[in-house]
Amino acid sequence: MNTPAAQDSPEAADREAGTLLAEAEKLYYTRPAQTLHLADQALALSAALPLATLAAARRVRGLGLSFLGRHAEALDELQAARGLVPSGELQLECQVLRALAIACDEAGVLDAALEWGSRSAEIARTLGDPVQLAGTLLSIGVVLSKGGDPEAGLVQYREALALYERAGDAARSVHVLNNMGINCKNLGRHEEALQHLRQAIEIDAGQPEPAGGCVIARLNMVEPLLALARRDEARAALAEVVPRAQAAGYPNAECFALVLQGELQAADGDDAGACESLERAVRIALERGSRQHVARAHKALWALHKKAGRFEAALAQHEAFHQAERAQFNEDSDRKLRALQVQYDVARARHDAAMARLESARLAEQTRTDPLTGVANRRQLDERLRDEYARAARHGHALAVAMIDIDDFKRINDRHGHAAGDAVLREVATLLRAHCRDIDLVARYGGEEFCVVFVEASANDALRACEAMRAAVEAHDWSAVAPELQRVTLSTGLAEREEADGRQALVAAADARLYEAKRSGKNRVVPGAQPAA
Ligand SMILES: Nc1nc2c(ncn2[C@@H]2O[C@H](COP(=O)(O)OP(=O)(O)OP(=O)(O)O)[C@@H](O)[C@H]2O)c(=O)[nH]1
Repeated sequence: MNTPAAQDSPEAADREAGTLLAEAEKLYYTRPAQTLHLADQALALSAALPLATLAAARRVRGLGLSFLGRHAEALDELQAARGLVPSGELQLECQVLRALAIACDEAGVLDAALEWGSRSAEIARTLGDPVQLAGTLLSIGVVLSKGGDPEAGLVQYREALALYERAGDAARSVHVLNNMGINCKNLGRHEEALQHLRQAIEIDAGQPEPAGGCVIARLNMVEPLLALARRDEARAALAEVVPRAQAAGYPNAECFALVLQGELQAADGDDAGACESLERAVRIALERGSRQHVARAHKALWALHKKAGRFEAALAQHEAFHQAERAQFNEDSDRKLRALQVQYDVARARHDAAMARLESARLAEQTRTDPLTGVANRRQLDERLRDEYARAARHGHALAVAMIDIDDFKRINDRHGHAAGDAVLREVATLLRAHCRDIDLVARYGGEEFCVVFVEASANDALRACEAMRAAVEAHDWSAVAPELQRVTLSTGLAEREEADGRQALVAAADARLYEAKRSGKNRVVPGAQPAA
């Protein structure tokens, strides 16, 4: 719906679209449906939005679709955005490529995510835009880590961190440091992991409004601390994490913290406390739909019950552990299947689009060619002649037109049959084409009449070509068309641009000379007024 501002002027619509898109961009991660709605609103503001704004709107729309889980649509939308980016708008191109990387990552198509991410990073480097580059490197790092290469992920994170630090972006620095800590933990480099996570906590604490970053950092410190046998510190970190995760509303973090707490209590010999923590973890996981750590909780509970001789409870936990593992496995395979489905959908959409393009090219061709002979039809002739005439008049170029008619064609039809007549038309069209240049146009004018437009050709050149056509048709062996058909001849009238006022007059002049050629005995070319010798 057009707002009053948008109706005022295209500039006002563009400005308003910019405001809506800036708002939409902030929400794609948390409220993708709202992002989609705002992008649609921006697109509806005016039919005359600049290309760059259209590209930006479709980019944001694609991100919204991606986080709504509509992966194939998202990738299509982002490809469309890419096609709309005006050349030279590198900043926008960089953003669209990064959005493609993010959407591919969401869809689980990690290799494509890496490809788009690298291309986006390349442009960001050319632009010398540190924040844009850092964002792209962070996305690449996440993809590499997810793809099972935490070491390569770390390389990207390090560069992103340096850029964010230089730009003074504390919130994003905390985010990168957390990711670095997790990667080091997964690589077994516990000291290094603790160093990154501590730094994240420090930066976060220095913020006017500390975010949840420290919860994640503290939580991720526990395992490295345990691995380094620093139990007291692990215990202290956990004691802080559980209430903070609860307060921040991070069920995954709370659940994981309780699992770690349970394991720690079990190792300390506090079996009752351990059971309590682990059961709480399972409850939260079930209540809040956060299943990530539930199998680990059941496993620890199973061991505790078995140790205490509560075999029935141990059996139940054992069963629950396997169920949770199966669910996780199914979820993973579902995700992989979905990624394959997305890849298939995207490939099919591309194939369909290519087929549609081919079909429309075929239809366009069909409306421009004569189906019997394959040469141009009247419509194409009219268009080409209009363009060539205007061009020749503008530049003072020569242009000639020949009207060509098959002599006594009615008799050919009558004696040899309509099919033979058709074959003669096809053969004549082929011979005409063979005796002119690619830039000239041979068209079927109607019935047994053809028209040839000789582009940038003098009257003499055109006359030579028409003579060659006439001679070729006369000398042609027609026995393959009809055994009794001995001879086919052409009558031709020729006119050049300079003697006619307008393209219709040019065709009329050639037609008048064709009539003259017929009257004066056929099988001849009647040239323009006075061709040079
Ligand atoms: N086989 C076939 N015949 C066609 C086609 N289009 C037109 N004709 C025939 O072409 C013939 C043209 O005959 P006329 O106009 O009398 O001309 P003509 O016999 O060539 O005589 P001149 O022009 O004086 O040499 C007619 O019999 C039409 O039916 C076509 O697509 N296929």
